[in-house]
Amino acid sequence: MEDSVYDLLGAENPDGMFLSLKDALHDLPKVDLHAHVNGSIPPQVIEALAHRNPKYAEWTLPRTRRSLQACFDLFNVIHDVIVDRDSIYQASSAVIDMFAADNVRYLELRTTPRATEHITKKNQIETVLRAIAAGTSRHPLMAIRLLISIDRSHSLTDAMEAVELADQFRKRGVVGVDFSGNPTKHSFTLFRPALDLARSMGLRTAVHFGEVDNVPEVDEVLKWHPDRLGHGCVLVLTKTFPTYDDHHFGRYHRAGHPVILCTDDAGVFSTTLSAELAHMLRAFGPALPLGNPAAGPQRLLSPSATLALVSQETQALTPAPTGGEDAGAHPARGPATPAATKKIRRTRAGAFTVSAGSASEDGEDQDGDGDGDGDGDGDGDDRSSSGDEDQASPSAEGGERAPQQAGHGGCPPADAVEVASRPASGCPTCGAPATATATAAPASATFTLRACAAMQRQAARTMAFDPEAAQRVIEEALVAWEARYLAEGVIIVDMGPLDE
Ligand SMILES: CNc1ncnc2c1ncn2[C@@H]1O[C@H](COP(=O)(O)O)[C@@H](O)[C@H]1O
Repeated sequence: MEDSVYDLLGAENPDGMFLSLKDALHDLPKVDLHAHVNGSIPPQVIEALAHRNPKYAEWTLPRTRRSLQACFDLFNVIHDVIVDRDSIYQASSAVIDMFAADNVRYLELRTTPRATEHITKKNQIETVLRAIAAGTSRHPLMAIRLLISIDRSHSLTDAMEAVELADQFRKRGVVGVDFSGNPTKHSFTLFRPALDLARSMGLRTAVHFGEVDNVPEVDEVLKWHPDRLGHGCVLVLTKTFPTYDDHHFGRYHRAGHPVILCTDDAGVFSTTLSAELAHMLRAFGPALPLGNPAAGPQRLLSPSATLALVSQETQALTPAPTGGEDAGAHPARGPATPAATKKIRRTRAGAFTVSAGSASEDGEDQDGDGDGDGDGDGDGDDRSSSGDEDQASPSAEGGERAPQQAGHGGCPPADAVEVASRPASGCPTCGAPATATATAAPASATFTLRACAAMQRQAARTMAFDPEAAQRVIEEALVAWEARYLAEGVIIVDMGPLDE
């Protein structure tokens, strides 16, 4: 450790414990909802598997920054070497072990059915599911589910087959379908019949969108109202991210959309979820006690974070469609909800605080806790309605003052999904008129370890496609983690980057 704790904190050693940020993030029980199997294979494993093929005898996975197109070129190599039951099983098992080692407790993997000269698409999915079953036995604290991917560079027929496979393997842990692939190929429109079919079967839908600037498609996807959205980079017009400050994660979080940071392709990007959370804390976190004062908010992206940070899964951003078939009233999701508009939240000291600069105009995140749960206590649970948590208070980290909500009879706030779909004003529970006022604050966000935990909890409750399993594996572990890392007197010392 280069700097002493006292230098970093500028304070005398209090009676508390000293723990490292690295340990805190590693120990945090985590949720990853967006991980492509073949993109998540650890580099050394994919290299070993590639070296079996004479064509790739010398091949190594590049560990540097790369463009989106370069990523897709890499997938071609990976697909060239993961071709039979053995390589699929080994690769999938290594992916699961990697997430387990990073303490990811609820994992939604996704993979595209692919036939090779050795196997059928069905064989391939069965093999991944076998690896998942064995992985769950090796890691009993984990729950792993699978989405079947529709690759937009393939055909509608392939997409229909993918949906059928998803339906066929539902009893073995398939929970939905994913729409992914090279975003410059084909259109969302072409694949809508397959996605409509998936929805009509009660499968959940996660859609990649907004990875490239294609506004009509973004509009179409939002109108279709998938259960979850991945990436969404162009929605906030950043497109590329020269600095973390420009990253759309902060924007979504400030706006209070349920959002979770995921790895996407941990192998291809040589990263882990803990490392991504560390990047996020450094980018959006307070200077002390979590951040390294030397690493200011304008710190450039590190190579390993180049594209990994674009991977996030967020709840659908727009109102559900109204009326007719499109209302989304299918067996799995039930009737469509009314249009989303204003959110009313609370905060308490130490919670994630969000400035109101854009909050009132966006009509969002007025609790300022950034946990997206609407209660402002930063825990993501929305269950607590105790008086002190209702009081806005200056943030422990940033000194920003978060907006206040006037109480009205102690109605418990709705959870994130309901919050996002409540009517224009008023308490979602009792209908009392909204009386929240946002105080002006600088347009910056503070992201704390508390908010990291809140994000996992919220995702398990409201974004996971098997929320029951997600909560089962995460809830108790999160409480224990919070007791250890968020207790009074515990000081987290940032000892530098986790991954460099
Ligand atoms: C970088 N962001 C991304 N955007 C879009 N699609 C992506 C992706 N990352 C991965 N995939 C999709 O996942 C496949 C690899 O895993 P599976 O063979 O399915 O397990 C890629 O071929 C691509 O279709």
